[in-house]
Amino acid sequence: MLHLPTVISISLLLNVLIGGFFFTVYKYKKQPCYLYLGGSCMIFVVSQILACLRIVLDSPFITHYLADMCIIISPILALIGLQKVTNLTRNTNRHFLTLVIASAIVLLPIYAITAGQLVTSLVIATLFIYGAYLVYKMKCVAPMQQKILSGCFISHSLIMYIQVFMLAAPLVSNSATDYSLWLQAILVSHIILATATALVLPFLLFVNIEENLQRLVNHDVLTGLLNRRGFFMQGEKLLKQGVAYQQSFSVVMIDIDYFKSVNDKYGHSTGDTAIKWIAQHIMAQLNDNDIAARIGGEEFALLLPDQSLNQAQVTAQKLCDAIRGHSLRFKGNTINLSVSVGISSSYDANASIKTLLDQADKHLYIAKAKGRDQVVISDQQTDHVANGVM
Ligand SMILES: Nc1nc2c(ncn2[C@@H]2O[C@H](COP(=O)(O)OP(=O)(O)OP(=O)(O)O)[C@@H](O)[C@H]2O)c(=O)[nH]1
Repeated sequence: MLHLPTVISISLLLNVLIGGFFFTVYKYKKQPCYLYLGGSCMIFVVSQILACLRIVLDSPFITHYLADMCIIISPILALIGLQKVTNLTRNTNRHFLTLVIASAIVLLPIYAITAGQLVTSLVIATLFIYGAYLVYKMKCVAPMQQKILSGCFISHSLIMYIQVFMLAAPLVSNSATDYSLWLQAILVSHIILATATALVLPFLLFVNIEENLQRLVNHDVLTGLLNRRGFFMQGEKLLKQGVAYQQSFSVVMIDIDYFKSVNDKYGHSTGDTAIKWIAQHIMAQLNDNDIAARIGGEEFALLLPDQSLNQAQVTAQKLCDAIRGHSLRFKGNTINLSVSVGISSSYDANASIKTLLDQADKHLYIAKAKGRDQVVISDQQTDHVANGVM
């Protein structure tokens, strides 16, 4: 059996450090989730200290009632923090407050007897199940840590339900089984699991924040497609893989025709909607491995791995036809749009995204000059032989 005072001391120290860390992050980021998570750690520390005072203080109101209330409030604060992180908009704060008040009232007459501990265990076991659900709902890039955290919540909940059973057994039957050793083991597990949860949580949060930042840096906010930077990053990666498998590659550049007049006639917000509408049409034409980006105001680029120039031309033509064949209906207006497309293709190991994009842009320029709403795949048929790009 682990030495209880040592377990408690380590747990107190770790929770103070993690709580302090969350408070410091809150000071700089001003996001309430950190305040709740830090508060949860600190309240857990207070609950442990109050419970430990039982050895020296004969005041069950402080050492049992207040300790139990802190044990209930600590996971509630963690869950509110988690809800804010997972952006679950459901307003459960009122339910949590009701739970705290109900627990405070129910515990008042029974805190000094076993029933008080039983009620406390029952409440936090149920809260941990909700915690496991929140972690499961989290969109997370660290699946192993996510599983560990759910595991902590689920095992914590199970242990608390076992405790409920052991505490209830002597009350409802005449069984004389002595569970005191088991209950001590449960107490140790409770402290270890609460501390493990507090340790894994910051890691999970910061990996997610890092991922979200990466997403913001590489994606266009309006359409959700990659931005120019993201296109170059993912494009170069795909290009290298394709070269290894001797695939051909096509790069497609798309520009909305006469877009300035859409803005001028219908306003900028309608223009934004038109850009999103075009992005949806583009997405509808893509295969799993293709990538699409908004690389300029009304300019898009696609990278079609394993598509020859002619295959890419068919894809692009379908896109042109789809856009021409539908109308955007927005704020009572019916807007007809079209796009011009330039394509380049490569089978050359030395080709880069930039070379392909420049070539596609040249073809796009020709498509515009030839009257728009069309696909152009080459300028002079001879220019591809020299550099492997056409
Ligand atoms: N609504 C909106 N407009 C944008 C955005 N980015 C760029 N634009 C507008 O897109 C228009 C691009 O116009 P131009 O480059 O002159 O080209 P165009 O009118 O589309 O004509 P062609 O390309 O020659 O067919 C400009 O009026 C920009 O203000 C955006 O994010 N939202």
